[in-house]
Amino acid sequence: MLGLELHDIGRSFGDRQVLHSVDLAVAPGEIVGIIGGNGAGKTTTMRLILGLIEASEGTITWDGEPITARDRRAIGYMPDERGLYPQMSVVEQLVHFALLEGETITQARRTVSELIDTLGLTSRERSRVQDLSLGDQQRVQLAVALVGHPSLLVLDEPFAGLDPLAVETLAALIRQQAESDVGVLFSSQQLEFVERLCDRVCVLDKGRIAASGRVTELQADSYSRWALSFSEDLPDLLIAELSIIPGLIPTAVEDDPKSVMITLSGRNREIPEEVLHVALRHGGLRSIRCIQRSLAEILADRLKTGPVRKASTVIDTGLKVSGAIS
Ligand SMILES: Nc1ncnc2c1ncn2[C@@H]1O[C@H](COP(=O)(O)OP(=O)(O)OP(=O)(O)O)[C@@H](O)[C@H]1O
Repeated sequence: MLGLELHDIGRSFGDRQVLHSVDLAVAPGEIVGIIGGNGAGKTTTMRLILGLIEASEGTITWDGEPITARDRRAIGYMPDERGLYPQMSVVEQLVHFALLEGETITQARRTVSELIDTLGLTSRERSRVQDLSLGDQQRVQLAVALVGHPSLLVLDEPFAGLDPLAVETLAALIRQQAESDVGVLFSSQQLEFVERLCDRVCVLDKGRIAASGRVTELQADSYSRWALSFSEDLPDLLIAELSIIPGLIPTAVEDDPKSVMITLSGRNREIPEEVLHVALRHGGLRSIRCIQRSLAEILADRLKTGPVRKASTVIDTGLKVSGAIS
């Protein structure tokens, strides 16, 4: 289960350090997302993995041994600047890349025909790439990354610019690859893709890992929140009455004077009976909802804490936090 591992990677351009102590791992069949804003270091990390540039510090290993050029041949790469030949047809393009991978023409044609089928490009196989929609171009780009039968896919912003339907198709293709034991590392500026698709996530902020961990761990909020809505604006007295119940914090809801938020420490906590008694005595209770926060909200909250620290520390749910995202 080792796959790819980056240990304590640093990279400088001139006297400017753009990556600091980056640790990252992608096991076979695992989907890992790198999330970060512009200039966070996502592409640089991928280019290091591909061996297009060298690390200034640290090591990259493949199944526990320093990565070699031969190992890197098992990596399929979708660069952010893409790099398809716009005038070539889909088939010609893919056959060309399969031949570059060392396949014979017969093998190349078979590989390409399978890929076209898997990626749903059959109706466009004779079209020139420049005539395809962005979503179909992205599929061709993924096909190029898959042509060498990789055991690891490295995809730089694969969802950028795609409409929701194309996003769904690409997400399904990525899942399909992971199910057949291909490791997938992809970058994104949008946490929602990462949250939906990944097993693990690595948040890069100005070249440092701000947070990393299993998505389920990161999502495991350490609080439970309930919103109680009433038919009338709530008097301060009700919040005062709720606040004397031990183990919870009631707060007014901004822009909604008819609701109160109850925060309980500990996840998956049931709303205490005393709260229901107070609410029913008050009268006019319309609804009780458990509020699930998005990963973006949870991360933003947890990472607000303090200055960037060099070494990672582990806090309650196993989430590794080493700094703040801006
Ligand atoms: N060849 C280079 N020479 C000098 N600086 C570079 C080089 N490549 C990247 N950088 C710098 O390294 C930093 C990280 O860049 P990188 O492209 O890895 O970020 P990114 O997270 O992929 O951002 P984006 O989402 O904008 O592509 C940036 O400040 C960038 O200007």
